[in-house]
Amino acid sequence: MSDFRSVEEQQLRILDRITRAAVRAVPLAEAAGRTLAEDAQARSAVPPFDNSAMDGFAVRFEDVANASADEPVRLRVVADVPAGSDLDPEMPAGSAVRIMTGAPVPSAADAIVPFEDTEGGLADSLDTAVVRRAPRAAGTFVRRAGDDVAPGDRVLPAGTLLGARQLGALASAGIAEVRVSERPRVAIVSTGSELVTPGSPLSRGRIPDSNGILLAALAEDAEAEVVLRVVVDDEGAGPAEAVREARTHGAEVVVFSGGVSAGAYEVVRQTLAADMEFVRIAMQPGKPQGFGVTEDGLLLFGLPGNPVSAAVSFEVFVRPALLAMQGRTAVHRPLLRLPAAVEWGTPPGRRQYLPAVIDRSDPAAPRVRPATGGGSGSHLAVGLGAAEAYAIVPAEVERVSGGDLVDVMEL
Ligand SMILES: Nc1nc2c(c(=O)[nH]1)N[C@H]1C(S)=C(S)[C@@H](COP(=O)(O)OP(=O)(O)OC[C@H]3O[C@@H](n4cnc5c(N)ncnc54)[C@H](O)[C@@H]3O)O[C@H]1N2
Ligand code: MOO
Repeated sequence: MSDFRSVEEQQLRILDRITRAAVRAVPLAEAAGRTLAEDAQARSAVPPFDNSAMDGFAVRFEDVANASADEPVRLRVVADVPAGSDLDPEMPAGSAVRIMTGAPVPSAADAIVPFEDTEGGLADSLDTAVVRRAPRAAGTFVRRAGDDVAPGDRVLPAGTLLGARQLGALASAGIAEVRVSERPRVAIVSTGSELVTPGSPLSRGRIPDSNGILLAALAEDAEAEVVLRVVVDDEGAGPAEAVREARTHGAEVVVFSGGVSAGAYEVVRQTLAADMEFVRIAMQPGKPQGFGVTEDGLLLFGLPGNPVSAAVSFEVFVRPALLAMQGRTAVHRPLLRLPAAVEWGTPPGRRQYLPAVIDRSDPAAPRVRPATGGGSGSHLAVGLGAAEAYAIVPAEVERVSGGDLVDVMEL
């Protein structure tokens, strides 16, 4: 197996050649799915001011420290502070301020008594408050300014993928605009004289171009922008023409599928040898791989044509490159380690990436099993649709037995 290159070595060679995408400022509303290019610092504290966690009364703790159902404490209500108010009323001894959740706590108050702990509750709240239960301590139900972050604190580090929770965090810290990496522009090129548009009638020898759809969707999942999707046949200068067309669409990456192995019509291998290296990787599926960079910096990936091979190869080589271009901190998916639910065979001498499902029937003991009865056949394009993970089995393992612990990459 000495002429097989390891997955890790190929990944390193690829990551070594990527360049970082340009950075630009976008409003938060356009930042979903983008990668933060610089640390984001809070512009305002969260919360920005001391505020009430409950609807009720702001009080001076010492006034009500001994309140109980048997000996309730009567307070005079001197003001009403709804959320959004900028009032900061004076509070003489024995007074209370009616206050709503999120409203600023008067400077003179140091605890909140919820309506539920008073006799009259909300119904009788603008005149007197009769406190029947003392707050536990000074500070009860007061949410302090800066509890979450202070101005200037780092909200999120560079390299973070901005999803809903991250965008909410940025907005709450007073940030309106973030500097993010541009999406890498990708061209998807299917090669094969057998390919027809999905849904077209299939004459003998013809199959639908499923890789075009698959790889474009995977690229979009990796937050890339697909600028071109074409099919070229197995003879002639189609791949080189596709590279030229990709350039005119501003592509930075071209992903080919098919035409990279050992046959008579390996059109990618035969026509792009000057710009790409073709190697065999110790993995299954995904053994034949092509990769290179043109003189003008276009990244060219030559993935094998079998649909499962193309999907796995994208996951292992293309996705990390697209994420690295965006400056993403985590370019490899995290792995779980789960027991196998059944036994299955693995190819000798190559690391297996098996389309798999996670059996969660016992939530305390999830297990991994093959997604299809056909195991890791690289042509099982429909079985791939059932997969939610790849089970990754080391090259030296020849058979996985039920109960063996297996690395699992959730997709
Ligand atoms: N003599 C050898 N033959 C093969 C070897 C080898 O080492 N020696 N490797 C095998 C392995 S492993 C793989 S994987 C494939 C890779 O082949 P290619 O990348 O050259 O791809 P093609 O031959 O063009 O196609 C393979 C297979 O995939 C289907 N295909 C291609 N494009 C699409 C598409 N866009 N959508 C759906 N399906 C597609 C194609 O029809 C073939 O069935 O080579 C083995 N052979
Ligand atoms: O490596 Mo091929 O990708 O086995 O099917």
